[in-house]
Amino acid sequence: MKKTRSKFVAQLRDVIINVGFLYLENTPVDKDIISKLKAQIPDLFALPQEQKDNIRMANSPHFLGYSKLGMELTKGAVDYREQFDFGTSCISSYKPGDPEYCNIYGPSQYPTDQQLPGFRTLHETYLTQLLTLATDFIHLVSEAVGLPPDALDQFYKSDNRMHLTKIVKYPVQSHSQQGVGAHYDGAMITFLLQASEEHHGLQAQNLRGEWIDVPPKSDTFVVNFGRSLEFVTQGVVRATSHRVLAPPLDSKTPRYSVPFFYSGMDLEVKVDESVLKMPPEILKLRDGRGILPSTEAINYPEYAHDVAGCHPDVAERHYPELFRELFPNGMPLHGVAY
Ligand SMILES: O=C(O)CCC(=O)C(=O)O
Ligand SMILES: [Fe+2]
Repeated sequence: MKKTRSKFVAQLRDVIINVGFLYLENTPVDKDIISKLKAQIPDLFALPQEQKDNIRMANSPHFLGYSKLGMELTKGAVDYREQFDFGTSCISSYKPGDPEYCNIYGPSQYPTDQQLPGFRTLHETYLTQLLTLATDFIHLVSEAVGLPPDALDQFYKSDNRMHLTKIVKYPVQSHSQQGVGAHYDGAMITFLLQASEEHHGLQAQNLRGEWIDVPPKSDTFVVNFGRSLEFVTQGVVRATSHRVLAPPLDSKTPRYSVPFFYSGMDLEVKVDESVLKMPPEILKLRDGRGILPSTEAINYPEYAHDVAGCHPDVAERHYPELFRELFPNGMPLHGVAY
């Protein structure tokens, strides 16, 4: 067991230093839960529009809920995807007078059990298992970059935190090739379930800047590294630039995916002030790569600005000052009246 672990950690170090993303297989996540979730996703999107609108993201100061097609921007261009954002189970600790960022964690909006029997319980079970996977995996990442296994736990201490997940549908459409544009995830790490086996479309940039197809492989997660991890490890771990191409016009089905973002850091953590002391031999490996080519992903603004900029309708309703700062000319066209 010890030998397997150290072999795995060595492989992980090689991936971090030389590649930039990976597939993870043989995880303890229950395969039966994954199959049931995959089977129910089309029913989630097939709910009557009115039921989806009842839980729309604009209701939620926590940026959780349903977004219809074309409501989200990456790099200023519209992403052609429909999605539900859910958090791990959480209550809001925000009180009037607290800084606005304290309102970012809170309860999710789910369809009722009459509307979609069993879905909420199934999805929450899935999230609990993903959280365990992510927590264990982040310890291995720490070891891989020469830190004690618990080095990153200092960012995840408080009881009331929320990790984010999405369930996404990329419909077949002819407007644009952009499913979601090139971007980094802001969190530490992302575990992506590609929920329709037949669909290619996910691509990631390796550390040489080449776009690599990342097709679905059964019983695996794609692991992307996030911008926060890049900051705190002094760039030893490079955030993974990735994008999704919309399903081609001759596809018979949409593409579905379920990213789980290990995003729930303590609210008072300031990532750019939380740089970790990295071992010299690891910094040497980082520097040995030379200057990495820049990626096509958008630059990383402060996290709250990031989500508010992606979801102007939520910002306008719940964060009016931030909205005026981000959109001085008012609501961008795609985000109107929803
Ligand atoms: O749908 C996918 O495969 C990737 C989604 C993604 O990158 C994101 O939502 O951040
Ligand atoms: Fe992403």
